Amino acid sequence: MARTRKKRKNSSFTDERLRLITGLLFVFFSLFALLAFVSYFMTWKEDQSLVDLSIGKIYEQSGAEIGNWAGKAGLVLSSLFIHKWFGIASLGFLLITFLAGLHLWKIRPLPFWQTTKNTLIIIILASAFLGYFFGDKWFILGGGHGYFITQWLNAMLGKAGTILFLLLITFVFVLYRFRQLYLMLRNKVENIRSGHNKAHEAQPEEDQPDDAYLNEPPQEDIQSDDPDPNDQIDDQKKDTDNNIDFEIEEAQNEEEEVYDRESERTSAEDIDNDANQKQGNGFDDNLMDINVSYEGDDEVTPGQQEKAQQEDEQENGIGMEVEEAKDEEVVKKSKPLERQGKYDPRRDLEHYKMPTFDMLPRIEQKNSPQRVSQEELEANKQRIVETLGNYNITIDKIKATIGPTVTLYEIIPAPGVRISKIKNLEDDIALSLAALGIRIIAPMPGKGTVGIEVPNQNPEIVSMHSVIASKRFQESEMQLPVALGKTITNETFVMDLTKLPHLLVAGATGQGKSVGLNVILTSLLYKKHPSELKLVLVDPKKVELSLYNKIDKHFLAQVPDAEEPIITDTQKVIDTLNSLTVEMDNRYDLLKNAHARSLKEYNKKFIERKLNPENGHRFLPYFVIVVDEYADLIMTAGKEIEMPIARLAQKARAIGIHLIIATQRPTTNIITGVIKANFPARIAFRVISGVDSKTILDGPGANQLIGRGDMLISTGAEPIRLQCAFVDTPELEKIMDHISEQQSYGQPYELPELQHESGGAGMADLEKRDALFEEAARLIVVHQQGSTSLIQRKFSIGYNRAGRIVDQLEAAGVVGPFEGSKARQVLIPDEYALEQHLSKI
Ligand SMILES: Nc1ncnc2c1ncn2[C@@H]1O[C@H](COP(=O)(O)OP(=O)(O)OP(=O)(O)O)[C@@H](O)[C@H]1O
Repeated sequence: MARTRKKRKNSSFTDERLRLITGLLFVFFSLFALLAFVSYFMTWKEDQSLVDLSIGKIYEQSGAEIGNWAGKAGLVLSSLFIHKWFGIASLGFLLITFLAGLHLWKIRPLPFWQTTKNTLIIIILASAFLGYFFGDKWFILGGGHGYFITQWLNAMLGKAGTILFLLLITFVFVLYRFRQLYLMLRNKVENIRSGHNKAHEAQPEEDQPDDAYLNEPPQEDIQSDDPDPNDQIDDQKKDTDNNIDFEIEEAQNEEEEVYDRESERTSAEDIDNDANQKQGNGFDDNLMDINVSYEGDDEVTPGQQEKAQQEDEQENGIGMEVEEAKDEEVVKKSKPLERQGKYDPRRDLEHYKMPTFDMLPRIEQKNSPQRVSQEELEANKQRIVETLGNYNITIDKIKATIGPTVTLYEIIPAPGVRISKIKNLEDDIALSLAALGIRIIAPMPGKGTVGIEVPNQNPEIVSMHSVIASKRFQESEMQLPVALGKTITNETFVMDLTKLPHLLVAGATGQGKSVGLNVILTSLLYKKHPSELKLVLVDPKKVELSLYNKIDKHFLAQVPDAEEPIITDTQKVIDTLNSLTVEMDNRYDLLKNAHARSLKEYNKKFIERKLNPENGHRFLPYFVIVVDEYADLIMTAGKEIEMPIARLAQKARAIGIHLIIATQRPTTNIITGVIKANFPARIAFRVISGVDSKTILDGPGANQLIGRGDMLISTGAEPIRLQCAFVDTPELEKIMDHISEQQSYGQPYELPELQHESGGAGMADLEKRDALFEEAARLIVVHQQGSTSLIQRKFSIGYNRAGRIVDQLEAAGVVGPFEGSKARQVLIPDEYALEQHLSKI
């Protein structure tokens, strides 16, 4: 919760200046227009000849002949607002603009919207009244509106009818705006109906509460359009025939002023006596006064009341009325509780707008029959039949399905033909068709056929637009839907990242891996609100994902004090992955306490307000972690990277953390058994060798792809061939701009702070100094930079060893203590001082 508040504060920074400037403009306008209006009342006669001119004509004047203190602009403004529109009442507009200015500066002397509504109505009514009374003599008091509206009304209703109509409108407005007055009137009507009005009229002090109501300032909460708890009480009261309850409740709503006036009518002595009596009955003074006044009205017949009054004067009769006060408390208890709506995680950025389709270009597609010419289809068919014929394989039937980049020829071999025989002819068929990238699927899963995929001579690009705009994607109810591309049958392939639940992507350089990652991220950005998704992007190459820097304050997550939103430094990657494991453990605790089995279930409970934020519960966004060039990281940091990745992959599926790791080098030392075991879903773009294909897909195939986004996706069963959609940098930039220009959280989502598992300088044993200790000390002092990753890079050693050396350097007084993500302070100024220092230890 504290974090949310902090974010809000930051996010308002950029808006702050805009508000300040806009507010200033409003206030300036109000003061300028005030000057113009005031002077207009004095100078309008002087400017009379100009007033009737059009605005354009006024501007054509030289200016010397204009009497208005605010010049031409002032004259135009005043003649418009005062002369043409609402006369003197136009001053009300200035109140509104002035308040708007103050409102923007967060100075709220009056409730802005309420005052605006009231003022607008008053402007219209005042102009009409002034037009009615003074329209002929002093036109400018009511302005054009006042004059013409009353002229029209006069014609419609007659003069008397017009004034009655205006009074009626005013009365309705006042009743609507001043609820207390309405309540008072309703009381009156109720009283009249129940035949007690006579008694009211007999008591002159009855009028006093009325005045009190009228004098009351409008109460903001009472006037609001929201259902008012008091209204509901009133309605309940209306439903009941018991007028006693009703009266008691109304008395309670009144201001203390009413009580004071009530009490004025009895002498000080009376009050004292009353008080003594009441205290004896356990009631307070005010309550007693009200009861005396109202209950007398309702309960007692006029005759009885007169008698009661006499008795009152004689200081009697009071105990009965006090008892009635008990009813008041009963009504009070029935006050309904305010209902709280569902929690809406999108509310923080409620005006956030998703990227639109038009940010992605349409790529004109040829109609499917034209995609591959009849001649090409015929020729391929002939060659397949011939090649198989050469090996005495006869075919019963052949069917072609044209996809965006490949055509699938499904053949039904003649009875008795061994399918494995066809499979073995892959290379021969490729040779005879003089085409690369032929893949034989024998048998086709679920069908009694053999499939031969042959690349089209003119492959097509699958536009990102076409997959994003597809019904399948748009109507998908998946939690993290990804529209990856199109299948051979031209259907958009949509998968749910939460179901995979992690993804391994491999492909030789230049075969479409980066485009593939962008397609995945773009799909998510087209479906998710910033409150629902956080991305952790790791890009050791520093170029592939840098575009996403712009949306850091909307969608990215990082460890506290990270310098860059996209993580490029190995040490930072380790810190971030470890921090994510802490987040994972925290989330597990939250889920356990909430008795929820999945993130979806947990968030549902949170939205329904079944989980108390005071117990640490919060809405949990999905995390998608993308690691580009995983091999580079493993080469530099090995197990330090692999372990947290494996841990996350093993456990994080239930709590909404999903990993996508990509590599150019799908070798077994990079994609180890641990990783493979935890990444059941894999995507292969074209790889160089069958061995690489085997590493990534557990079988061949990826080495026979044709590149440029041609891919295989395996989610456990037989791999599916897809043409990955294509998204280019300019459109990605457009999307990033669209997102980054909107209101943000002010900072990236903060991952939990990491408790560094350093052994601590105290633990470092200087007797067992590392062989690189002295060299490392020199390096640190020369660079004046106490960083573990510097030692790691210079000496090509792992993080653990570098960390141990730094601990020893700390123990030796060369560097200062650990300072979170900042480099440690170097305590020795130069090499000479270092030599002296080392000789002493
Ligand atoms: N889905 C696709 N449709 C059409 N062309 C594509 C597709 N994917 C990639 N290409 C083409 O291939 C080129 C290289 O793609 P990409 O940059 O994704 O390769 P890569 O595998 O990430 O390479 P590296 O590992 O060297 O970064 C792109 O510039 C584009 O011309």
